[in-house]
Amino acid sequence: MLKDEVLQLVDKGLMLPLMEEFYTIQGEGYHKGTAAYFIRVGGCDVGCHWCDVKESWNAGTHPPTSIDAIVENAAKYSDTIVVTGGEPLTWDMNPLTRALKTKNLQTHIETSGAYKLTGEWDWICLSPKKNKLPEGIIYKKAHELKVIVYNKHDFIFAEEQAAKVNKNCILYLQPEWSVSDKIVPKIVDYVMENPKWKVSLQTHKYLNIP
Ligand SMILES: C[S@@+](CC[C@H](N)C(=O)[O-])C[C@H]1O[C@@H](n2cnc3c(N)ncnc32)[C@H](O)[C@@H]1O
Ligand SMILES: Nc1nc2[nH]cc(C(=O)O)c2c(=O)[nH]1
Ligand code: SF4
Ligand SMILES: [Mg+2]
Repeated sequence: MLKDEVLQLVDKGLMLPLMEEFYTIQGEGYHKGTAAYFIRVGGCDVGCHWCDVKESWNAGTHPPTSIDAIVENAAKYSDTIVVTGGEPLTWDMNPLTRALKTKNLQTHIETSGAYKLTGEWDWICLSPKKNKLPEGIIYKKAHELKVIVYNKHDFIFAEEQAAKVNKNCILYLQPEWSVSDKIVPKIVDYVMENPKWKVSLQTHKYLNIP
């Protein structure tokens, strides 16, 4: 296919820069412990300094892949599909989720909410970032809010974000991995004092799975 043609298809969300896909156990948040197929889409310019998948940022390093091929493959592994990245909302997620829904698959997204919400989602995990705050409707639609705690100020940020989500949204504090030893005791104290919050750990990293 010609380069321009590919770019147009990516622009329409009919092709996506696919970094990796894998069948694993959802490690984080409400669905932790549940088997799911992960689709990791490249491209993110939010720039979290502690991001654990910086290799995903440059969309140009990941092959544009047709969503039909992605969906055909995903359906073989699981009925729960987690779309992550990179920042999946960099792209139009409507075609991908429509195709997943045609196969009766459950669609979950991991997103910072930094860009316009597209796609049809059964579960939205919103993990807002200070450097590019979510806008608009996603606060009303999120099923879980997962704030990464790197330092003490992140508790204040977490409360600001919790004030914006819908009343059914489940609230999680997740330690930033590299400072876990130091920050976990602070999160534990905070959750005991503010029990509307729950702890989320990156359990896949303890299980040594993707
Ligand atoms: C890599 S991001 C991709 C999806 C989207 N860009 C986002 O940030 O929500 C997937 C999840 O991992 C979290 N995460 C990334 N780096 C982390 C780290 N070093 N420690 C803990 N959680 C991290 C993000 O906040 C997000 O909830
Ligand atoms: N097992 C597993 N669970 C996850 N939950 C969210 C992840 C992500 O990177 O979006 C992730 C991941 O990379 N692996
Ligand atoms: S928004 Fe997500 S993918 Fe992008 S830098 Fe932050 S954690 Fe990494
Ligand atoms: Mg991850």
